[in-house]
Amino acid sequence: MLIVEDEYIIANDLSIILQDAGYPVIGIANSVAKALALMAQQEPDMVLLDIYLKGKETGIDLAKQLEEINIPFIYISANDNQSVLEAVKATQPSGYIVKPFREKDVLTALEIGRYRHSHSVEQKLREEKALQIAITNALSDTGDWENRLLIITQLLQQHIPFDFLTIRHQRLGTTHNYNYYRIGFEEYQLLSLQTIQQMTNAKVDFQLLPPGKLLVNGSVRYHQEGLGTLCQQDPFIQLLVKTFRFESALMMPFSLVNGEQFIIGFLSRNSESYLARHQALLERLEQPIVLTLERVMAYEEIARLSNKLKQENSYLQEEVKTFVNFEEIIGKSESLLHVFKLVTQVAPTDTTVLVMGESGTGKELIARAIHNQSSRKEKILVKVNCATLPANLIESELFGHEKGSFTGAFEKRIGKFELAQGGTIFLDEIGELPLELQAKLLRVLQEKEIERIGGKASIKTDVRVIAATNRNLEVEVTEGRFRMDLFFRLATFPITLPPLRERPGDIVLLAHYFARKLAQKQRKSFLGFSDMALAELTSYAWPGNIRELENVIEQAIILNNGQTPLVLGRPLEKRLFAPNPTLSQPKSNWVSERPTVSVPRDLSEMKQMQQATEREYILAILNQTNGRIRGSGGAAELLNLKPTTLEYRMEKMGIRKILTVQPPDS
Ligand SMILES: Nc1ncnc2c1ncn2[C@@H]1O[C@H](COP(=O)(O)OP(=O)(O)OP(=O)(O)O)[C@@H](O)[C@H]1O
Repeated sequence: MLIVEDEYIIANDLSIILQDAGYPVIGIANSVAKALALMAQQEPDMVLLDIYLKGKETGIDLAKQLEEINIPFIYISANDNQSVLEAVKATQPSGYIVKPFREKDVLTALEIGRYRHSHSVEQKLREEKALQIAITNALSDTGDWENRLLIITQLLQQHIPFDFLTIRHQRLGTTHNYNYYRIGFEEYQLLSLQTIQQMTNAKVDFQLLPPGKLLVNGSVRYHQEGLGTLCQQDPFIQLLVKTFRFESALMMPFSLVNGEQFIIGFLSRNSESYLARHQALLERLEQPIVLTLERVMAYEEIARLSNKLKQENSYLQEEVKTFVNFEEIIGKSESLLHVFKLVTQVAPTDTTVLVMGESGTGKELIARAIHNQSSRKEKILVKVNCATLPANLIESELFGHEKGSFTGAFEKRIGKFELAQGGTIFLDEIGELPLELQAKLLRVLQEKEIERIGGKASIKTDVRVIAATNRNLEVEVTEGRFRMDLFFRLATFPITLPPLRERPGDIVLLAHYFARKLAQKQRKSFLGFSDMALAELTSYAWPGNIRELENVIEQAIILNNGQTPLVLGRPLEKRLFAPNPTLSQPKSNWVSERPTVSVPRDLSEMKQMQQATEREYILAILNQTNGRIRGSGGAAELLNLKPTTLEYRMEKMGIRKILTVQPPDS
């Protein structure tokens, strides 16, 4: 027992009464200061307390401190002034003994006080345990964080007073912020950062800083100057304090082993809201809360990773052909070698690259070569085709969405930018991106941050961007279909792929490369091209470029029996330039009486031209089969026609034999 009483005789009487009854007395203090000094040496189980003492401080001042550290006390006083009694009541004493007292009065008050205190301690422990269970349950819930934290806000209000609760979750450089403004007894308004910005008329973007030095080691209470210091350190808290006129705060960090941190801030308009017992309660809750958060975050991380893996897997199934080296990019023309040089220069940097060129010129191949020669090659290369996605889905495809962010968003989905984290994103057909999304993409490129649709916070990205287009983006810009700022941003390093017709030397190389590759795939031998086929290949304009060439060769391989040189499976329809004179003309013993037509001027001429190429084609096949029409390996079989039909067509086209070689079946 500690006796705090400035009248020595009374104090001595009390001491004797207590000791006789078996209560050890640790000391007698005649002022608050002395009482605190004695308590620093030995903590009493209970304090008997007079109201007016030596010095300025009263028993009521000491009572407030005792209440904070949870030491029960009983007043002993003759003072019956109403306002003093009110103040006494507010300190929640365990009893009150009126002077002058009898021994019996003291002992009875002590008995009752001790009982009440131990009972209230037990009650408090029970309540605290229930609070802890309710908080950990709410945290483990599967709902979104706003709702989970709202439940926690309601639970905490019963134990720690506040007018505003702000929770900051810091993770991998991004910060999520949840703000609950108390508007009724059990009513809270969830305020987004934007709403706070509007409410406060904040001109500049306020920052959500990581906790200052003050918060590194556990909870801190702030009143008056302390609150001022906190405000200097933390512009967001400062904004709240100024706007809502808060006078005190209690902040507590919950630090997880993985480096994540949740900081909870209680703010109150009352200047003395936060007592040591509030702080102590938070500290006791720290361990169970941190353990629960670690478990919950680990589960969320696993769910996120498995979702990412699932998306990556299905993506990789579509996109198995990632590995591209220059050896697989065929061509020796000057213009292609220049492209290789540019690729080698830009690949090791993180620069955004814009690959331009007609359709089928190999833009994707070049994008892959850049990725594979960069330091990101071990990471994923994600392709997005901006032309094949419906406009309303591109945003979600690129940036992802939160569950319920729009009709049909049943599940949270990460976007391709997030999927490409650490790697490269290839934005094919960028010219098709709707204007509205061009602005969003520009922001992402500039700020290196994305925001999921319906998401509350931005996510830092580390993604290299390679874009490709077969449109002339400069024309698109002048005609208002493409943003100039985005164009300049993308075209930091432009690479233009030459069309195939501008590098005729590569046609033969590519044709052989594809023929060998495709013949091997179909387990056929490849005996080279017929002269006619080569002439056709090199004199054609290839509007579909390498993709078209690959298709033409594939058809030819399918039709070829593996025992004769390759002829083309179908006539090449449009000749935009004259046959290559360096290649020898087909040696023919079959001739056509009609001249071939090269460029159509109208529909009838087009028809004529088609007939002409068909005729050439039949001639080529006939030369290849040495004039044989019927039987296995004959021209009719190669052309997939009945021999009689072929003969009829030949007659109509004026194809006739001029040499004496007699084909066996004709
Ligand atoms: N130099 C090359 N060597 C070998 N194969 C090539 C070369 N260039 C392109 N290809 C092949 O040609 C096809 C078309 O190439 P790719 O898809 O890269 O063209 P693209 O310019 O991206 O076309 P689009 O604009 O239509 O998307 C692919 O099968 C690719 O492997």
